[in-house]
Amino acid sequence: MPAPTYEEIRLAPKVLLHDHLDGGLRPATIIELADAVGHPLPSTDAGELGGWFARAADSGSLERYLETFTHTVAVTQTAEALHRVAVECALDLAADGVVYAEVRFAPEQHLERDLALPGVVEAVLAGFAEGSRQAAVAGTPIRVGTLLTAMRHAARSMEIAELAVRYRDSGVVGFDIAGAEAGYPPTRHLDAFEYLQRENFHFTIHAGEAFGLPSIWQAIQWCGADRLGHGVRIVDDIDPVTGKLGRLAAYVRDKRIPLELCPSSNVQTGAAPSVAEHPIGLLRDLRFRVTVNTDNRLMSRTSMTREMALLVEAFGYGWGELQWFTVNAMKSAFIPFDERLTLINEVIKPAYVKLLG
Ligand SMILES: O=c1[nH]cnc2c1ncn2[C@@H]1O[C@H](CO)[C@@H](O)[C@H]1O
Ligand SMILES: [Zn+2]
Repeated sequence: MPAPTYEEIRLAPKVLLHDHLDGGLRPATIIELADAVGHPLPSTDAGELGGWFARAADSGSLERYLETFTHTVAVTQTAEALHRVAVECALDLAADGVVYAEVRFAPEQHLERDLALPGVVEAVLAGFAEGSRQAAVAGTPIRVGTLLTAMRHAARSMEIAELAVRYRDSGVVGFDIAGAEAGYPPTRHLDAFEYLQRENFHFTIHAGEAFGLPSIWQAIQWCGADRLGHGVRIVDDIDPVTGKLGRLAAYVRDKRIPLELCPSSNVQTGAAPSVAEHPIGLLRDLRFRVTVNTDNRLMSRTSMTREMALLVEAFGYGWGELQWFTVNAMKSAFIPFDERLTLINEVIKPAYVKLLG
């Protein structure tokens, strides 16, 4: 069977669990929003600005990669701006063939002007709802769930966890912590995770990206994470020659803990040398619960289609593997089980049956 083409992959239903709202702005929108608030940018040409983000993020270090967010955060400090970027996010994902997405952002980073936390969340939720409505009209239906992120170097995680629970019936489906990993272990936020567990709520933790096994171990065994944001460094617990799993890797695989892998992002931050050498190949062969994600579409100049196309090129994957990634992601979503099943049985499987011929 011929390899899936870029356009065929774009049309196939895809599921995205790890995408940052403030890492996916359209360059043209950043320019307009920056102009309105007088924020200086490295370029006011959309093409050049897109190139600048990709080059600046291509730094080999997570800390420097994260510096590029200064601009996207600076221009999203009003309800109007947040609403607009959320609408555009839903539309861009839908046009890329994403049928279900969980998009995350950190409300505490949008309080520089006159917004308070509830206003930030409400603007984004309304934007996703409006974007999803427009996408359905355009014939590309998408469902978007929101994850609220707390910044791991800050001290607002409990407040953000409470905020997430408060909006759980309005579109917030989970919680996350993000930001520089080295020096900021997940256990700093243990009270927030324990609170969320008592509330029967879902959360993922960025772990095993810029820091290794201790971070993953804490995220799972101390904090009780449902999924791992990246988690790519779990390979440090796998013998490269024999493929034998250490105790932590075995636990992650046995418990079917989803890995939110983000190939292009990992290459930019130095977590993987190249897409072809990305541990996703090994982790898939060993049948970990692998999912494919974009992380930051702006900084990586990428999309779900492009991430999958890169994997097709690097590992020779066909529709069977792409379906497996997609179903893995849908099974691992934070929406209720019956709703996940409906998307798998009514949207994903029928499309892949045709693609698999
Ligand atoms: O790959 C990543 N690792 C850790 N933190 C990240 C990554 N991508 C984005 N952010 C951080 O998450 C915040 C909320 O969306 C962003 O502002 C950025 O600082
Ligand atoms: Zn991330």
